[in-house]
Amino acid sequence: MKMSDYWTTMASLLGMLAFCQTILQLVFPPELRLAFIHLLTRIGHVFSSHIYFDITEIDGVNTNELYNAVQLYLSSSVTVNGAVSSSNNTRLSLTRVPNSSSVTFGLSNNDRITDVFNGVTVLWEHVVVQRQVQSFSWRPMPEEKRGFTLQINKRDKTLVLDSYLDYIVGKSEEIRRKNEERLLYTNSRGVSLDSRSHPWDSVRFKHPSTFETLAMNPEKKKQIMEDLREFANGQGFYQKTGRAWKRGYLLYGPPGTGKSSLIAAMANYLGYDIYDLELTEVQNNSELRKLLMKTSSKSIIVIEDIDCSISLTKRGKIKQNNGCYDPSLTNGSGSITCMEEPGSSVTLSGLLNFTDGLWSCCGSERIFVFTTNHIEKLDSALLRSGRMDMHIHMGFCKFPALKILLKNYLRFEEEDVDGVVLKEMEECVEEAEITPADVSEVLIRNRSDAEKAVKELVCVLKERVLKRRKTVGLKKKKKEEGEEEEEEEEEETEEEHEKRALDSPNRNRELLGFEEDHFKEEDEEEEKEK
Ligand SMILES: Nc1ncnc2c1ncn2[C@@H]1O[C@H](COP(=O)(O)OP(=O)(O)OP(=O)(O)O)[C@@H](O)[C@H]1O
Ligand SMILES: [Mg+2]
Repeated sequence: MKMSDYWTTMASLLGMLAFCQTILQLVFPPELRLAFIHLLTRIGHVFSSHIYFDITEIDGVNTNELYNAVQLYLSSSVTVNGAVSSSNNTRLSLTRVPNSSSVTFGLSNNDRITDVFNGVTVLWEHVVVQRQVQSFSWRPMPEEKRGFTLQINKRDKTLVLDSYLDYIVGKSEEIRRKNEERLLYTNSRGVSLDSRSHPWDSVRFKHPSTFETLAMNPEKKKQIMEDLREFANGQGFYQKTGRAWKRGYLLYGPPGTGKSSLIAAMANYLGYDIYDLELTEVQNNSELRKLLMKTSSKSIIVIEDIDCSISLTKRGKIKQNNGCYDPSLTNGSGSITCMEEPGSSVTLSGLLNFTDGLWSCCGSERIFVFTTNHIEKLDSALLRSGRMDMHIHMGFCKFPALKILLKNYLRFEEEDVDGVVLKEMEECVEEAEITPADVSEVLIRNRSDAEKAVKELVCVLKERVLKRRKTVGLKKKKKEEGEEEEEEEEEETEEEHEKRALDSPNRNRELLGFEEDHFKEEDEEEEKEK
């Protein structure tokens, strides 16, 4: 057919359509016109190779969960940028819901978007029509009738019904968790703990720390992230192996090395709420148990500075008359490893029951995180394998972590820093034994002048190295002179050896590098100060 003939035919067809429409408008009332259009559409569907699914916003009188799921799924930025390719002229509306941490996209009225799932292309249309005025209704209905129409090829029907819709529901839940602001709960003394009241106070939790901004060994970071992801996706595994769906992490290291930042990053990564348990505010073990019962699943229960919270640190014979004997506190050889002081409000056994006992399984998908600056002070009952699944050492800043901080604060990539300066930093950062918090402080102070920030950082690192060398030299000298302090130090070291022997079976610590040297030196310094 010639091009001119084609255009002539098209023009006459359009003319006919316009004529029919005018006749329809003149002759038939609107209701009849709508019915006629529906009929035409249905006839079209019979001969079409496609199949259509309508997902309306309101199903009868109930809200259709699937509509919300589809809306959320299609609105995620990931979907818009990746899996879903919108046609060029698709108009997206942007929304930011109160309390939400991100902007969401939405399909404008009667616009379309395509999605690809397992190699199958589907078409989504957002259909919005005015609702006809109702004379009476028990429940006020929205003025607009909204819904999504899913158009798929007839041959892909099984795939879509079997897995695509489930996939959308799962994905939308993930997006919802990510977008929603998380909550930070804390407990306070004297709050009523009856069955109806909530003993936790909550505030909105908006901590900016993420695994991306966290300065730590990238390998270690990857391991932690994988462990968390496996945990969150591990419902089947935990059920199959008969284990409670919970996991424990012990974070230890000097102040300012990012323990709290890591907890925030964990919560942001998984989209979990945080329960910051203040143990000193809990009056007894039964109150502790009640607090646990009032936590929700998908949450991280944190006890910071566990060594300072309750008397967990003393070893020796248990006082039979103080009523806190617990067989679980015996070590492998049967001897008692913990003594709890009379009058202490929450006991070690109470805490162990909290994390490990039958009560710990009410609710699921929960992570326990304990932090301490002094792992050597903790009782072995808390450290033994299986109790805290992963022991994570947050140590002084090393070169890979330093590079992350330079990127965070100065937007510096490795190639932006002068090669010689970078080498200087690499050489002295470990010996300087500087915490990420101290590095951050220098960088924040000079953040308006990146060059100056780097120069000052190098100066600080060098100063610290000199200071440390001096201290180590002094120590050596004193050792050679055989002072009294040496004996005390040796005693301490023996105790640490004993501790290490107890700790050695833990595989995770080996995996993550159980670097106690810092603590040893810290303690030696403390001892000297005394
Ligand atoms: N590993 C890190 N990565 C990024 N920032 C860090 C890191 N460690 C510390 N910081 C910075 O230092 C500040 C203090 O860190 P954080 O509170 O996480 O340390 P901490 O180990 O919990 O200390 P403490 O033992 O005193 O509770 C944080 O606000 C953060 O800006
Ligand atoms: Mg902290």
